[in-house]
Amino acid sequence: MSRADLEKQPYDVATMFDGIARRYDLMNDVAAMGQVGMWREKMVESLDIAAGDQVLDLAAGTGTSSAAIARAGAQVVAADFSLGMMTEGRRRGAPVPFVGADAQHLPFADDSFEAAVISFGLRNVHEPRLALAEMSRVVRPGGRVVVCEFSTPTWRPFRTVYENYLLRALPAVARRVATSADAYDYLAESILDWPDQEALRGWFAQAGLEQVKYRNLSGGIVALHRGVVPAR
Ligand SMILES: C[S@@+](CC[C@H](N)C(=O)[O-])C[C@H]1O[C@@H](n2cnc3c(N)ncnc32)[C@H](O)[C@@H]1O
Repeated sequence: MSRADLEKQPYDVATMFDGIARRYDLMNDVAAMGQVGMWREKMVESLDIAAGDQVLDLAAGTGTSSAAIARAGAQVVAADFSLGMMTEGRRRGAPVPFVGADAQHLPFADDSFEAAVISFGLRNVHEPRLALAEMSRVVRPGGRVVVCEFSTPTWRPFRTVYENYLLRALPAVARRVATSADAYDYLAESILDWPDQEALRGWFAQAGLEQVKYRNLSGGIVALHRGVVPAR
């Protein structure tokens, strides 16, 4: 997928992730400059897990996010549509079952989970609002839907520095560390193209979610949105 191509067609996105699977987690740590562990910790906290809760980790990739949720005591199902990412997760012994699934058409019955989360995945989905509706459908009433995603830094001078980092430094680093520099051009473009915190909050409300809240992490580089599934 090239830099200008932000169509996010499912086949192209899955193929792109197949191509970066081996280096994905390493590149993630480098690109996030050591912040990714803290972002995951906050994501897990916001799921409010009770021991044994069934949790869907959507767009689970290699299962690194799923493993963090499992460590909090949940029974996790890791779903993704990139065979390459899931195979890499299995190879490394991720302690969760993987299920092949498109976020826009989930192969799960209504009310199957206590919570569903998508971290660093919704931005890549062709129709993100469809994915939010599907997450709401498969979570039981009173359960949680969480999105952890790159967002818009709130302090303008910092935002400018960050945009420069995304467009210049990150692709240069990716050329050294990752298997596909194009994928990191796409990463930068897709972050800059993504709706800000308030717009995503609006999508949660449109999906029928209640008590919608968000918090900024690392000055808004990442935002953590959470909503509750209403009684049906
Ligand atoms: C950046 S990785 C995130 C992996 C993991 N959640 C994490 O936090 O490290 C994004 C994942 O989203 C998956 N993805 C993108 N669109 C998807 C869709 N429509 N359905 C299922 N998975 C999707 C990709 O295959 C990729 O594995």
